[in-house]
Amino acid sequence: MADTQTSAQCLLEARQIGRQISDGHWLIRNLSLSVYPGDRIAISGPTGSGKSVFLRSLAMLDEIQEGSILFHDEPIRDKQLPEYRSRVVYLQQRPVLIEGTVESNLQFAFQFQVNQHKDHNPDSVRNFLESFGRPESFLKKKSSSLSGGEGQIVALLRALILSPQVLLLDEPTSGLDPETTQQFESIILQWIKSSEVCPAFVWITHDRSQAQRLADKVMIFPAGEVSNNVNSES
Ligand SMILES: Nc1ncnc2c1ncn2[C@@H]1O[C@H](COP(=O)(O)OP(=O)(O)OP(=O)(O)O)[C@@H](O)[C@H]1O
Repeated sequence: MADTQTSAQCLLEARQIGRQISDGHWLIRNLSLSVYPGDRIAISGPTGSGKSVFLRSLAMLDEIQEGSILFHDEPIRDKQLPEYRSRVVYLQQRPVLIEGTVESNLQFAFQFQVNQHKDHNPDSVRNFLESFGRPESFLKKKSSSLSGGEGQIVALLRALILSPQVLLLDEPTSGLDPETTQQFESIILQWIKSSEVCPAFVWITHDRSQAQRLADKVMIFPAGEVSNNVNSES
């Protein structure tokens, strides 16, 4: 870890976590990760080594049987889960969109009590759409008419307009063409640079060049060792 981070408060921490299934087999065990403001962390490793299980555990989507997950140094209680999930947002490989327009998808999360105090900022949506090379009329498109790549970008925008502190990304660009992948990456980097909350991401990728481009740290499975990305530009 960089020295500057010793004074910054850890946003999200997995401490020696383990997930066990009913036959007693451990899918992951003794894995730890500290996510600090501004961190860009890539997770890579062989197929079946537990990367998604780990990320889903961080998102509190799967129960863990050992260790703990801390947010701002505190364990997360059940009743805090909605708030946690609005601040630590998980994006899966295939987007899940509701019926209706792109705009209604973007506004969807604001109907939940936990997000009602957040501002739906049309300027930030316009800026993100610009990076994605789409006019404002794109907001009126039906979600059912979107391509897979467009759908994934809409899912990303829907996450970002909630101003999360941590984005958990499970191979989000694996089904996208190179151009859409590049747009997706630029939107995330723009968000990291411009967000007032100094956010961080944890991104599972099989693509080494993507990890080198985007991440300042890399966590390698199955052991879960974390090291600085020597190729990182910042
Ligand atoms: N709920 C579950 N019950 C039983 N086994 C599971 C469960 N979830 C995942 N597994 C198994 O745990 C192992 C790790 O799965 P996981 O999806 O985390 O791997 P991964 O490293 O993300 O792989 P890939 O790179 O192919 O996506 C796999 O063998 C998978 O079949």
